[in-house]
Amino acid sequence: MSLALRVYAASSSSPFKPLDARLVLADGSVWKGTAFGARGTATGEVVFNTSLTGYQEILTDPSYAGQFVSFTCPHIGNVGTNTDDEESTKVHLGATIIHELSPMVSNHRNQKDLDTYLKEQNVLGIEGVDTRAITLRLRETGCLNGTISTDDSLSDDELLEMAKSFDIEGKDLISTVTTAEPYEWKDSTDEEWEFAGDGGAQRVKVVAYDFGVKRNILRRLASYGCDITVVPASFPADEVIAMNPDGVFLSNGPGDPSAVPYAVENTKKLVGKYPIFGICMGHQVLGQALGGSTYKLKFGHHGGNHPCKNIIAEGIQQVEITAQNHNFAVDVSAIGGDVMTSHINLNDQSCAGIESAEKQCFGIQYHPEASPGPHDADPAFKKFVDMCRA
Ligand SMILES: NC(=O)CC[C@H](N)C(=O)O
Repeated sequence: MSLALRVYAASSSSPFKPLDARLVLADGSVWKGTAFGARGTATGEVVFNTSLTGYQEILTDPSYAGQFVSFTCPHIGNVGTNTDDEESTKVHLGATIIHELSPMVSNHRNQKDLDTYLKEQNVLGIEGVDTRAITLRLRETGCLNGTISTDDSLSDDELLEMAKSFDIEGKDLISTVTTAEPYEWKDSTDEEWEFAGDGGAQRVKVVAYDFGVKRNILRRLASYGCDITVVPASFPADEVIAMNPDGVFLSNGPGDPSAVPYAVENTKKLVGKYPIFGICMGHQVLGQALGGSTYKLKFGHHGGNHPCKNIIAEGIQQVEITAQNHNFAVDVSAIGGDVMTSHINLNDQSCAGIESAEKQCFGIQYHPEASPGPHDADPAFKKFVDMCRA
């Protein structure tokens, strides 16, 4: 048996990729790698995501605006990209950090390789860096800001200064990603998603606040029977009331939930009047509207395997394996009345869900729409639609 030799094309001078990009973290560490996607310089908050699938859904999730995602999955780009897997109109994260960009794309759904896709979206990528070491560092230090650059004229110190002067806290980022005008949403998920057996024959009218909404959330709501009007993040509550909906949905979204008081004020006016369901940023806005506050976690939760336990379900102690993407959490200590913590994240015991039976509202810190991730939490959509029907 002969050993297959790896032969490099005679004309391409070297099999080794140039170290033409740098990531400088705010702790002063410098990570050299190879550029892909766009060229230039960008600064953001670096988070690690442990999902093994779904990089394109992650890239296009508006909740990542202002952040760089470092993928712990060591091999990214193997299935290319396609328009069906976009969770919004564009790539929202600031830059992509990976260990290895797949040298080939092999998937029947591929339309464009990741390198070309990110170039067209003007988003930087760096590959060839030790993403395991970055993850271990972030777990030690907590989230760090970073600057990625392909510009040789900028020194490491200059890039470090840029990283240090960046701050995601206290900034309203939902206003940068929300829709400019209200619109109707009709699309449902494909047949393979209809495992829940509720085709949504009895329709309900839902107003969905767009804080940076992912498409699969709207699709799942539509599949369960919602006729949805998506409205901008600052849409006045009085106008929602004038629309006379059966329920109000509060979406996911980027940045600091304590920096969007207008969303909290609008939600306060709607709580108790309509069933309300919040996901991630929507859960954090609802938590504040009910009297709670939010705080920043050390390095957040970003991945597809976070166990959350339902602590109020009767009988069995139900655990859902969930998709997550958040850096902030709700502090429930100041919330009164009948509002209960419904779920906790079993990795760190943080609040993963709240619920008020009296006010007919609930919020979850994780993503029942998956995209990417497991479907365990999908019944949350049905729970909301049942509340709207009642
Ligand atoms: N996915 C989300 O909605 C994220 C919420 C918020 N931006 C956070 O980081 O906690």
